[in-house]
Amino acid sequence: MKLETVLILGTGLVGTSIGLALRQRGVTVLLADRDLGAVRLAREMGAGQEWHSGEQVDLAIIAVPPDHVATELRGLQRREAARFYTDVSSVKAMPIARAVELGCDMGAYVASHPMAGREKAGPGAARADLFLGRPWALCATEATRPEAKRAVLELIELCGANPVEVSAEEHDRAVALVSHAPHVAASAVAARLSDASDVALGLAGQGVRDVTRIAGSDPGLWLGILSGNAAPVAEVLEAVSRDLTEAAAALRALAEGDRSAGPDVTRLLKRGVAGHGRIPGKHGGPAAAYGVVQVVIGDRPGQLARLFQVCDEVGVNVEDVRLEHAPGLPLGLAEVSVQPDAVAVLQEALHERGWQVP
Ligand SMILES: NC(=O)c1ccc[n+]([C@@H]2O[C@H](COP(=O)([O-])OP(=O)(O)OC[C@H]3O[C@@H](n4cnc5c(N)ncnc54)[C@H](O)[C@@H]3O)[C@@H](O)[C@H]2O)c1
Ligand SMILES: O=C(O)C(=O)C[C@]1(C(=O)O)C=C[C@@H](O)C=C1
Repeated sequence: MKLETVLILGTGLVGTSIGLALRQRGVTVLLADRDLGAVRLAREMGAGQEWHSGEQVDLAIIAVPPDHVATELRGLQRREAARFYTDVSSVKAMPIARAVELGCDMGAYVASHPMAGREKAGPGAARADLFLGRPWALCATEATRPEAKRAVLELIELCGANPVEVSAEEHDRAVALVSHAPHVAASAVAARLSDASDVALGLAGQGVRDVTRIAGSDPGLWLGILSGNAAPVAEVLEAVSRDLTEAAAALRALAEGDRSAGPDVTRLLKRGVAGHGRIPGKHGGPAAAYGVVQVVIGDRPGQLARLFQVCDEVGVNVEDVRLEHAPGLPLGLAEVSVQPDAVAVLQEALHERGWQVP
């Protein structure tokens, strides 16, 4: 089948990103959310048009927190909103089991999960290229009709992602290891910073930013994700905490002059190198469809506005901007994401105008 119309229920980060990606491929996208402001913003960003109950689509994509997936699926199916249905929630066995309990049509529904996201919520954080080159899990069951699976495979292809067919249970065990437990570990590290001194924060470099980025995510959404996959996540965290306890004991022994504890620490670090080396593909960051221009900016009012003015003068669209600057220091670094062919144009324009472009 050819996907011509989709409904996205839940126009937050993921729903709106899907809408933007599908609009670029010419699909008609209808949008709904219980928060009308979220629908308006998604529409203004170009992710689609408001859905009016009664309009039927080829595929409905449920992009709401995991706890709400099954009830929303039942609601949409009762209204015959679509021929086929999927969801994108970060856990899979729980929504599938609830959907069965609620008597949903399981032949028309295939649970799925794009392995791409951001630490920011809401439509304003959406990006059309979020899913490019990323894995997208697809959890068909015995009840799934082949046409439903084909429709979801087409969605994944249109978003530029790579389908990974897996059972819901295996998916949940896998993401406990590669997503959910790492999230809690990041939160635990970041939580230590909540009462850190200004001196410590002033010395924060890229290492702590890399390790804690995802700790900035919405706690409400993540409580839903973690509780929906609690046992597998607890198992991974117990293993991580055994490693941490052993590392702390070894370091305590080293601090007390017992040099024989060094190899215990080395063993953990080497296992870390081995584990990190097994992660396939790109490490970290969203799919890089954009180029990044780095520019040094003074910590003075108006600097960013001046930087954007240069972009405007040379007709370069700013896709994203990230600021790195330590409190109290007079300089910072702005990372401006632009289309790849605009990188050289912007670098040259900035250079000519006396900006420091490393
Ligand atoms: N954030 C990520 O990195 C990420 C990545 C992949 C998958 N997911 C999954 O995608 C889903 C959406 O996450 P998000 O990051 O887009 O969250 P978000 O908070 O940005 O958006 C969620 C949206 O759902 C709406 N909503 C909540 N309950 C609703 C309901 N019952 N009916 C209609 N709308 C409802 C909210 O108003 C909000 O606009 C979640 O299931 C999450 O597990 C998230
Ligand atoms: O990169 C991020 O910010 C994410 O939150 C992405 C991430 C992940 O752990 O990879 C988080 C949860 C989602 O279910 C899928 C992807």
